[in-house]
Amino acid sequence: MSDTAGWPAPTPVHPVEATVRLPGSKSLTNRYLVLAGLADEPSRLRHPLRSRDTLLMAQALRELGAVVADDGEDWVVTPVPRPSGAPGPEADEHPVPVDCGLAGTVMRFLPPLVAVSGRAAHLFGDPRLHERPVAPLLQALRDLGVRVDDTDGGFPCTIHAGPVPAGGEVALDASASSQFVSGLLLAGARMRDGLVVRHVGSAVPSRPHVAMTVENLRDVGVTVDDTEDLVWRVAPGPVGGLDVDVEPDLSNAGPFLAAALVTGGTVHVPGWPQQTTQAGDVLRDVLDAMGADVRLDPDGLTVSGDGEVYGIDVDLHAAGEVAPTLAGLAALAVSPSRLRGIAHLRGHETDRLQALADEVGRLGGHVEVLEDGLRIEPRPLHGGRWHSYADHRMATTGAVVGLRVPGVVVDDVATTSKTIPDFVGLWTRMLDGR
Ligand SMILES: O=C(O)C1=C[C@@H](OP(=O)(O)O)[C@@H](O)[C@H](O)C1
Ligand SMILES: C=C(OP(=O)(O)O)C(=O)O
Repeated sequence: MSDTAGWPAPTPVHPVEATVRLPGSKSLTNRYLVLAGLADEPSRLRHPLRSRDTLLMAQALRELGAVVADDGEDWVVTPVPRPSGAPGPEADEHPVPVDCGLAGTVMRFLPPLVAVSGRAAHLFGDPRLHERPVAPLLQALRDLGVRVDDTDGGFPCTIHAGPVPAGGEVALDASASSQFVSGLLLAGARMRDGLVVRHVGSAVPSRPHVAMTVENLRDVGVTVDDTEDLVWRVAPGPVGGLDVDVEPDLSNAGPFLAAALVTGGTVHVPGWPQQTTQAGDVLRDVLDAMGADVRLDPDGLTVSGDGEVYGIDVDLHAAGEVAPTLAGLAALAVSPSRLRGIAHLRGHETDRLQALADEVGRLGGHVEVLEDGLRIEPRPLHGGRWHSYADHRMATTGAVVGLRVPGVVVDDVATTSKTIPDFVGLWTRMLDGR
């Protein structure tokens, strides 16, 4: 099937009964890569996610002088060489090019890493990346003494070579993205005085992702004090190497688990962690509220449905990643839904609120965009073209809707390569019961 023809989302006639082995977490893989790049010794990442976002992060580390070797199973990382003294003017002459694609993690984690590497880098990405918010992070780096040239407050930008920032305290507004905080914290231990990051502004979204950053820093021996709300204190000190198994990506489990509800079947995801900082773990509660039977056992998560999906009223400020899947599911429900706390999704891979309203609307559904989220009123849907907007989660949401609605054609399913390259293979095998 050519790209212009699109991908006809399958509408199964039987309930799904499948075990789905999901690839590793994007958020964990990219944090581990950054920490491995900053470490004092080599690291090994087992079961890393190999997708566009993580391959770009690996390539960015290489541009900065690290070695990221793929031995076919694991990634073995030799860190970015530490700067020896203040760089001379020649260090600024050839900034290394860093393609960030459409990856928020690369866009927001790399500038602080570059700043402590003593090197110069030119960071750029897809046209849409240049619209995604990053100004508060770049300003925080300037406040720490880093020279940054940006484009109207955003990307493309150049981080100039200079002495490693001394650190201290920096205040910024992270209400547009938790990744501003995570990016600064990840590099904080490399600053002479460590780093205190203080959030000022309305609420920080995706707080589990900040907790993940703190936990991963502690994993490599960095001391982080997060006892004061909205203030994170990273102590200066060594960064240990990693030998870690990357958990499966729980947010990417969403569409597959949704298939159990929509078709009245059962989907089992092996390796679902018993405890995790991944935001996608919220799916256990939300899918339960939408009518699923949800069981977490030592060997994984099992979700079953009876084909009837109930609407929900839920605040997803902490886990906006799962909102597109849930919006797709809500469009197939027997009662209306309200998804709250997700205004920041306007700055994601696309304006997800508008995109969901437009695509469900195109199939005859009704999704109202509100200031902080969506109101979804289920209506009978018909087939049609589903636009992906270069957004992996929009593409997979089209697949969820197609489970119930014949004739849904996802225009660019290949865009799932951002975080789940074999989405079509996994989806097809799930529907085949393999
Ligand atoms: O740090 C991370 O790994 C992420 C944080 C969140 O970003 P925002 O806080 O910008 O929503 C999340 O949506 C994104 O998919 C991954
Ligand atoms: C918002 C997302 O990604 P990013 O890391 O590019 O911000 C996402 O994966 O839903």
